[in-house]
Amino acid sequence: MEAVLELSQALVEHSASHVVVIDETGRIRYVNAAWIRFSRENRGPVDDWTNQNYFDVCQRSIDSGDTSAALALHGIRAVIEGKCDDFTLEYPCHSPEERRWFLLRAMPLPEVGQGLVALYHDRFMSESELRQAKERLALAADAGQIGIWEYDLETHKLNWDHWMYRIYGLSPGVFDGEKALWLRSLHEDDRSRLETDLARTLSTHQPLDSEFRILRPSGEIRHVLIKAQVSWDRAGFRNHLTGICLDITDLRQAEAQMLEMAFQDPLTGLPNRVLFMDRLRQAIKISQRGRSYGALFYIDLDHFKRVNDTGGHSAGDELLRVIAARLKHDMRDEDTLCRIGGDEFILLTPELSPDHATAAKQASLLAGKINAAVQHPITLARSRVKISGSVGITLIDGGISSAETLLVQADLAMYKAKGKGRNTSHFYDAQLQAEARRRRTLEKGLRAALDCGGQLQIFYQPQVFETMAIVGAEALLRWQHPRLGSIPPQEFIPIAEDCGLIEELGDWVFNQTCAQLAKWSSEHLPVKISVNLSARQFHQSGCLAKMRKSMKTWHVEASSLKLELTESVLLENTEDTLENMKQMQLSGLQLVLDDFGTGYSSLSYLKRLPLSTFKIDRSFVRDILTDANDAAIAQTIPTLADAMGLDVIAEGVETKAQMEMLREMGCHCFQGFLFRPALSAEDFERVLRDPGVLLGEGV
Ligand SMILES: Nc1nc2c(ncn2[C@@H]2O[C@@H]3COP(=O)(O)O[C@H]4[C@@H](O)[C@H](n5cnc6c(=O)[nH]c(N)nc65)O[C@@H]4COP(=O)(O)O[C@H]3[C@H]2O)c(=O)[nH]1
Repeated sequence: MEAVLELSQALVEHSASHVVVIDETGRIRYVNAAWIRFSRENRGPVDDWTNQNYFDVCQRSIDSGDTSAALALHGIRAVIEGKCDDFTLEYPCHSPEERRWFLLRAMPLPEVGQGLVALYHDRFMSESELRQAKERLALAADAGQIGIWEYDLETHKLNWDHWMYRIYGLSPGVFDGEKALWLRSLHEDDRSRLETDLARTLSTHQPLDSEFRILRPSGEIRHVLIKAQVSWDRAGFRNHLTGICLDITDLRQAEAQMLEMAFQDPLTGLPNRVLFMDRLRQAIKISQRGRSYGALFYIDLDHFKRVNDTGGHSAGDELLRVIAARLKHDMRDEDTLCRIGGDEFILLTPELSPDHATAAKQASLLAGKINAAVQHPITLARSRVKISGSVGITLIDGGISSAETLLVQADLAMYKAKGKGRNTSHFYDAQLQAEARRRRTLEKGLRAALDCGGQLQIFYQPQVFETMAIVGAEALLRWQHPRLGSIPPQEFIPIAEDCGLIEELGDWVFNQTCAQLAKWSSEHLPVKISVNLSARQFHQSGCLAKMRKSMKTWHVEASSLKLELTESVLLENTEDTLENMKQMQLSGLQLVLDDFGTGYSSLSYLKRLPLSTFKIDRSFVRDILTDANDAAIAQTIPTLADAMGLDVIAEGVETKAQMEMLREMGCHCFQGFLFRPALSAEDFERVLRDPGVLLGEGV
């Protein structure tokens, strides 16, 4: 108890309030430190306050004309006489420098002593301080364009400052503070929400924080934010709702713009991947509820790179915009189209038939429409182009709940469509997943094969003249996978191209071939070897430099090597390609156009290429005896080669009859199973050492 008393004494002593305790005669019994400090500053030093009488102090002030002192004296006496429980008074106590206000509270202290009364004097803000604070507030509100308002809970009238009028686009003459008029200026969709917010604040006295739209008299819509709280009078009755109002239209517009940008492809204006995936997830939910099937289409433009290469990126962009517009034109409102990557689009049609077969038919029809829309010629600023698309389709049946998985399925199906020869569509099936798994295994295996050696080997397929003399061989890569066995190059070369391993693989083949040539040369077995060069390898920077390095390392003459290029290599970056080929030719390497007749190179372009040989593709040779078209094409190649001063060789020759026919057409060099398949280096070496075996067997 004593400790508590000591604590309360200490608190009073060090309080910022000026405290005086008097008895019923007005004699001062106690003053705290704040009172002594204050009276010293204002009344000069008084040695012993406890010998003073507070009533006398008041009387002296009354005598000098201080009316508040009279009120104070009256009130304090009333408390001492028990006429009231306590007494408060606001009174001025002005110094020459400033005007100050104090609050006097007189309270009896029966628990301390009979007739004792405590007088607390607390300072208010000075008027100049008050004015300054008001000015500061007004300045800050002005700078922040903050409207300040007050709603009188008794009269239901609003009191606005000038910023409120500006925000609402009204003038004081038009708006007189009527609540009904104010409510009418709110956007009708937001009105009831705001009224609910207001009612909640008035019933709970929680601060109001509400955002809504207003309609200016000009018809302009603005977004505003209001914050307010209930204020109370001295008697404890709430009297006002006082708050601020901010025009946040610019902020909301910027946010909307950012949101749009975040969900939109800037080139085509289509939704981007983020938005698309969201819609796809919704479509999955719909099909999970068993309502209907949906379909996802993955559309990849075929050879789009050529448009960029020949017409520049602006032509590519223009084409993408046209394709986007065309695809969009054929869509229903509930469909979503998105550009997911450079030349890749995805289309979602969420509500097809609830019957699987019908939904598949609908999706197939739609894919046909997509192919047709893409295929239609496009007029660009400087050219007219024709492009096609490969479309992968997967049905959304609710069984798969991951949007990402569905996207992978459609992507796999799209790759299949490309493999089928492009400009077509393909449905996803489980087999594709197995193929994709195998692809991944092979990709991993190929990396390992390149790293550890032993699995890759080069075979050589003899190339013969009509006299059966061996004129060379084609180097063909073989891969013995440790678990999966022999993997055909048609399977692993495209994988190597896709995963970026082809360059390393090609460099390895070229270097190994040089090593083999060096060995045969040292054993006096001269031969010319053709090495296949994939498009990616051909276009990689430093390709020729690496080949030169290998030739130098193994002391191999460039004249003992030929490079086989496919027409597809030549169609990309035509000017760079030409320059590349010229450099290769200058190095002494001969260039062979492989698979001739399968591409679309124009004759005028072919004429410019530094080629040494045309190779007739085995697809023409296969049916040369039965298909008049193939025979006609095959026939033109030796004629063309002759006119251009080039050599010609036919590949895939399997029968004597084919060879005879080719010979009649003017082709005198052959490669094919009729002579030998691709042989291991040792077997080919045996053939080289004893060419008679070719004559002896088969031919
Ligand atoms: N049906 C039939 N086929 C015959 C006949 N004669 C030869 N062939 C096959 O035809 C392909 C000729 O090679 P290609 O057109 O350059 O086609 C090659 C080539 O494009 C690619 N390839 C093979 N090795 C390499 C390489 O080291 N680098 C690159 N970039 N591609 C390679 O893989 C393709 C396939 O190679 P292979 O499976 O070895 O298949 C070889 C060969 O075995 C025949 O009489 N009948």
